[in-house]
Amino acid sequence: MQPLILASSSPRRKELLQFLQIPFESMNSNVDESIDENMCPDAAVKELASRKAEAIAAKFQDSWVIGSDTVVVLDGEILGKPVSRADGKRMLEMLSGRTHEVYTGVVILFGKHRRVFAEKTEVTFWELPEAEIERYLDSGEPFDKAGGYGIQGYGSLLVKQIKGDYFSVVGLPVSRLARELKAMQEELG
Ligand SMILES: Cc1cn([C@H]2C[C@H](O)[C@@H](COP(=O)(O)OP(=O)(O)OP(=O)(O)O)O2)c(=O)[nH]c1=O
Repeated sequence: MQPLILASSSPRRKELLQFLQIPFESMNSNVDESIDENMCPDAAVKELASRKAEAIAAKFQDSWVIGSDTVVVLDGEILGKPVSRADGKRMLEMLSGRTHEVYTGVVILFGKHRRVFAEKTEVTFWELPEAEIERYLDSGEPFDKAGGYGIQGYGSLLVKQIKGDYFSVVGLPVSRLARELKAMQEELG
């Protein structure tokens, strides 16, 4: 297999991709992540994952490139990463006691060939008293994460239930990715 590049700066995605036991490098794509607010989440994460993968693929033509993007969605509103503590608080208050969706889009590129998919996971939060939200914000964990929480960290205590792929919430649906990558390699012979 030609070299594999993960178009990401996320340490979590890097850790998850290691489960595939294929050597790879990771590179920050530095793309503009702004999107049209009216875009449906499924299309938005696919579009952003494509942008990330394409930025790297333009420089490394003979490599496989994987791009990924994660957003949290509540009542149709896409929540990205909080821009401030107040924004993080607003997001956690919105998510409290409710079920939201986490969408992760993945794009695999090899030359002109492309495979795109998105996973949706439903996550239900406990009712969160203000003191718990403040304590969680104090941990510093919310700020580089979509929706302002990390299910894999202290954020685990906020979550009552999930339906779908846990790893997709963390940022990379590894088991589906392994299957899609294998199918694409088989197609290309
Ligand atoms: C909901 C949730 C999100 N996240 C993370 C996954 C993503 O890394 C991040 C969403 O931002 P993304 O823009 O998808 O990714 P990123 O900026 O971290 O990395 P890159 O664009 O370089 O690939 O939120 C968690 O780690 N845990 C969670 O529970």
